Amino acid sequence: MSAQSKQTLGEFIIDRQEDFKYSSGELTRLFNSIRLAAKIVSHKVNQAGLVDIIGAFGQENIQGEQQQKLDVYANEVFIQTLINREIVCGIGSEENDDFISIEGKDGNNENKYIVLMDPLDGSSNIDVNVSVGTIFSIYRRVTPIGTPVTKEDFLQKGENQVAAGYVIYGSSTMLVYTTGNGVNGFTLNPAIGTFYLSHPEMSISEDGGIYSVNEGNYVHFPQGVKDYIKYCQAEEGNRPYTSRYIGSLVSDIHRNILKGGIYLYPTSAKAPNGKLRLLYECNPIAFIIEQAGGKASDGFNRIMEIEPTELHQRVPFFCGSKNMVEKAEEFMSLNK
Ligand SMILES: O=P(O)(O)OC[C@H]1O[C@](O)(COP(=O)(O)O)[C@@H](O)[C@@H]1O
Ligand SMILES: [Mg+2]
Ligand SMILES: [Mg+2]
Repeated sequence: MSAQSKQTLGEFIIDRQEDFKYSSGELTRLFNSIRLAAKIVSHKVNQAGLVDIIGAFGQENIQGEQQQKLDVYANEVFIQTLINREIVCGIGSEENDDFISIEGKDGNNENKYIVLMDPLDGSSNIDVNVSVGTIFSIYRRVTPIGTPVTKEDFLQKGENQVAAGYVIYGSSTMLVYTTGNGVNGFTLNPAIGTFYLSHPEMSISEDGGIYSVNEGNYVHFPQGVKDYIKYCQAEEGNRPYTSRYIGSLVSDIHRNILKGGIYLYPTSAKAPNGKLRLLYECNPIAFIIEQAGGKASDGFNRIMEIEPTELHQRVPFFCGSKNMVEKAEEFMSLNK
């Protein structure tokens, strides 16, 4: 099927206006802004090595991580694209210490959506030409429209998300999102700057053959995780599973959706709450995984029911094929 005959993202959004029925065009315009920012970042990523975008930026973010130049660049592109289009009333980003409240030109902001984002996911892979991504999560504000946003608007449970998605900058650039009516994936044709519907109605199999975890941390893992990894490696039934770990959350999740598998980032002695951030990594990915028919938890509780307390809080993350996550949870509860 030639690209021309595939539906473009713009056409798909228009056709699926029922997905945006409460938004009077705001959500459509918000998606158009995210689409634009993704194309700009994709263009820069593809030039990594040719332009000055490789390496550390020389400053740490609030999480004590060395910011990469591409982290800062992607953060700027997404924030400026959203602010310039006056399309949101607040932004929360991995690269900003605190949430950003956006005042409209007259001091008021009549917009009702806030965006939480991980502008560049998989930062450790930027310099080695391995696929990286962007993750976003959209909520309707809970405080009155027209007033400055407060942290209440950001600290909402994942199940309140209006939409969520990721962009993967890999062999091709894709945008995958959900608004609660299934998951669809679009591939960018960089020659004409258009996203085409390449992966309609994405779903993850209930059982898979891939497990994704940084086994370098094995000795620090809780007993339940150690036992589950041993289970994955046992010669029994359709096991041992294959071990695949890219070290970019978006890329590991995308592969596991397409092939079936489980991704784990548990607690460890080094990371007592895990590494991944609830608001702009785990919640949006959990929304997509659940909409694709999979499961996402912290080993015990559904990720999207966790009540957030901080913008950059971390949680353990178990997500992927439903039966595989349930098996891992079984081992966790045996070693509670
Ligand atoms: O190197 P580790 O400890 O396995 O961590 C890898 C994980 O950390 C991350 O890079 C964290 O995300 P950021 O790059 O956005 O900080 C995930 O993409 C990835 O899954
Ligand atoms: Mg990340
Ligand atoms: Mg990041």
